[in-house]
Amino acid sequence: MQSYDAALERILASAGPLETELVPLEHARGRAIAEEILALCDLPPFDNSMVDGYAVRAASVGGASEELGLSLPIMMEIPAGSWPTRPLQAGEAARIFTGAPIPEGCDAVVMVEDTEESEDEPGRVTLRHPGSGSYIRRRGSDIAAGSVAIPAGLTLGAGELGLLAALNITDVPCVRLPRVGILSTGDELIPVGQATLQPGQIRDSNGPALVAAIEEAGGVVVGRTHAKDTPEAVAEALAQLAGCDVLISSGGVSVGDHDHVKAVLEAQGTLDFWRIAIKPGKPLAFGTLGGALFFGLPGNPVSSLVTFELFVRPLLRKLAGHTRVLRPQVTVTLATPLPHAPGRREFVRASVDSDLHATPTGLQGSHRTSSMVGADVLVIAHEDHGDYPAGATLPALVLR
Ligand SMILES: Nc1nc2c(c(=O)[nH]1)N[C@H]1C(S)=C(S)[C@@H](COP(=O)(O)OP(=O)(O)OC[C@H]3O[C@@H](n4cnc5c(N)ncnc54)[C@H](O)[C@@H]3O)O[C@H]1N2
Ligand code: MOO
Repeated sequence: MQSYDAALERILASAGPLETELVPLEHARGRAIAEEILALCDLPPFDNSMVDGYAVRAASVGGASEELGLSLPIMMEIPAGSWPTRPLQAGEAARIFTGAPIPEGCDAVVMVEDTEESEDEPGRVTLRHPGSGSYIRRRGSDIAAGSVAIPAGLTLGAGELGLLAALNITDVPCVRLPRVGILSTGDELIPVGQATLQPGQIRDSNGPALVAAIEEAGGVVVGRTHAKDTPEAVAEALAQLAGCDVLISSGGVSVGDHDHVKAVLEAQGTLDFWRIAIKPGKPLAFGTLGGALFFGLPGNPVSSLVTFELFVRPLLRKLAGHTRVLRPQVTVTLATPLPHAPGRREFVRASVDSDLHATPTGLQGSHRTSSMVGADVLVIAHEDHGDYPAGATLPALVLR
């Protein structure tokens, strides 16, 4: 049986990022950038004003004070989007607006709040506080041409997309998204919305839950199917999913007479390992099948989703090129006692408040789909530890 750490390490070592493709900027949110992006131009592209006010030469207004004021002629107006028609001479002012280019010869901008225009002196401005700063944003002070704008592997969010847009990068080199196939195994399973259940039957809830989990992780579900509990049916269904980067089955991976996933994997692909010392999700099988990485997730609904979180999601993130593949880990304080039997590392579904007080989402049986509802974190109870009292501090993986 693998430890959690060893299993995760082996899974993550099994593959690297997929190929690069160009993605239109408007579709690149959430994608991982495939290569370092260098700025091809300075940002901002020209010296410009930080405020609405008056462009001056600092030396011309150096002697002005609150009491005296200094009156200068307004020689031009420079709105954003225009270009100054001429240089600014000593003893002149130009009306300027935030983002507008600084005229040649200007080395300071005085905020409009520190100036006064009088009807008695049309075309002139009195500057009262010229020493309060130059208010000039220099060309390249955001990012200089040739420097790294975005490092490879970063996940593109609004901020990164804004910078790419500022650099006029319309097609973004991103890592291709992993193509994923899902197989639900079990004679008892009926797809949601179809047929009335006969005695002994249940709905296939793992299928839709895994679709959502894969999409949230950044994978693309390209096929989903179901197989009865025979080796032939399992093999045939997996063959239908050929061409995927990752195959995920649920159920049929334990030791029952009707569990065939592991045997099919051993016969037709490779089984890297089976079983991890965790709860829920012990009987997970990992290997390869027909060029795809293969996860045989346990059938119990909680076990399949928790093992997806712990092992499949990080691999999908790695395939998709993200540098950060693991969920952030925080320390939570138990709001209630947590029963835990030593032996396996347990991942306890819990909600948290804003102070990170964690309350388990009820009984933790791996059949209890309801225990996934409202789960913000997976609290990690250590394999060498027994029950935890309320107030104990434990590590937890942040799910949302
Ligand atoms: N003798 C032993 N029995 C079991 C062991 C064991 O070590 N020795 N391990 C238990 C643990 S832990 C788990 S987890 C399960 C995993 O079993 P399988 O992966 O073989 O899953 P199934 O037996 O096919 O199903 C388990 C359970 O989950 C339900 N199920 C399956 N697929 C779905 C689905 N798509 N949607 C909703 N529910 C599903 C299925 O009906 C079963 O109730 O094995 C234990 N047994
Ligand atoms: O390890 Mo199982 O996943 O407890 O139900």
